[in-house]
Amino acid sequence: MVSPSKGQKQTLDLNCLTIKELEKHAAVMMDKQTRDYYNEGADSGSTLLENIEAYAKYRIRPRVLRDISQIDTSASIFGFRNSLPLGVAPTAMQCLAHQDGEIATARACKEMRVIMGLSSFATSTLEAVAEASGDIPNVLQLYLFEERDHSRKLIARAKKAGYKAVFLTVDTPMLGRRNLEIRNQFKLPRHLKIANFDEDINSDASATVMDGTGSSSEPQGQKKSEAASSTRRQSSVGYHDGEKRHPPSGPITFHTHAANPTLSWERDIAWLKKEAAPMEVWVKGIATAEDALLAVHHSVDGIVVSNHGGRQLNGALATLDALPEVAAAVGGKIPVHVDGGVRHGTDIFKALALGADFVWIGRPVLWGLAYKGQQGVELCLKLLADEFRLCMGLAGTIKVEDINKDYLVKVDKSGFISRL
Ligand SMILES: Cc1cc2nc3c(=O)[nH]c(=O)nc-3n(C[C@H](O)[C@H](O)[C@H](O)COP(=O)(O)O)c2cc1C
Ligand SMILES: CCCCC(=O)C(=O)O
Repeated sequence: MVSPSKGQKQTLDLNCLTIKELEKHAAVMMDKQTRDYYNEGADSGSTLLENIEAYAKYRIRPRVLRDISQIDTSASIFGFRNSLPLGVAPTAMQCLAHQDGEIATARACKEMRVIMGLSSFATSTLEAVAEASGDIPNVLQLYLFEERDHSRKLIARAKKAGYKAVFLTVDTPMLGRRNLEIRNQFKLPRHLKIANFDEDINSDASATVMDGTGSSSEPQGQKKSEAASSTRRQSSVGYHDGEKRHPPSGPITFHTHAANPTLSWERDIAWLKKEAAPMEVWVKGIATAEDALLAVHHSVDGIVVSNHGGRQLNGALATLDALPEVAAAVGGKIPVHVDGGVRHGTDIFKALALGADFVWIGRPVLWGLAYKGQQGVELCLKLLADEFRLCMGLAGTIKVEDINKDYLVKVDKSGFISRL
């Protein structure tokens, strides 16, 4: 039995000893619309699957007789000693999973000493999340809107609430095609709200239903000026069906506003750096060495190698496969993080060995939330923390900084093993 790490009060749940089991428990707790929205990837879902399977291509070379009695799993981020090199990735609309939503996640993160990313499309306000996080530094994920005023206000509020960084999501210039979401006509229930936009803008968010053709149903009582501004937008960023462009309608919803096809390195990164200072500006959704070099060139503070959990470009490289070229290109100039497919403590170890400084998890936290709210998120984090600690010890490492590629081999399809 793994002994609990210092300061972690969670005890084991004998019905749920792995993230796989957590996924199964969560599946029966969620309604179909939520389960499909959370779990699916874009198109056939092959990138989502490959994100997970990529970890199995690597095996660990354990070292022995090294006195591993004092293992330190912690990692530094924004000057904070995080209990392990892992954070909770921003995921939208957590109140779909549990009534306490992002607040429950924040409380669990505080308990487990783990940093949290908050989605632009959260169902709790960023101020309430900051308060629930206590001394844990938080990150606000940004979808930078074409109407800069909305983004400007959000950034100002994050600064005031003490957020340490903004993560600009750069893999969403258009929305990926999630077929179950379209088929289910995904709709935020009326009792929930996209919480971080002005009341008047937000008031009809719950009424938007996607019809899978890029248009959405007309919310009642919509203001004319908003309709005009979003008409321009949605004509280019809804779900796409070939060449057809559809007139948009409605207030700020993730279907209408997450995607921004106009974003560019030259104009937007400089704007954001100026606007967000003194918060750090990171880019989330880098998948190539070329873009990693551009990120360094444009003086961003950090990179998250991500394909949005396989929800955007299906057919894109698994993030673990993209990581080595990004880490090599960056060469330690700025931190390189990775997300996508992390489901076990050994996955954290492998990602670090391949050059990541830190990993983030998306769906496992949503499953924890659906299973048992705050307690379920704590359980999720505890399982990964215990597995990671055990992996470090059995591999012969006591410090996160010591994990490197010498601890891994790669196994190809024919079973051929190569050193890295
Ligand atoms: C239901 C769901 C909602 C998400 N919402 C956002 C979001 O609002 N902003 C964002 O940048 N990424 C979002 N993501 C992507 C995650 O931040 C992260 O990149 C991804 O979940 C990592 O993959 P994993 O789920 O395999 O751990 C979302 C992912 C899921 C599953
Ligand atoms: C891109 C739309 C906003 C929510 C999100 O990021 C997701 O569902 O993956």
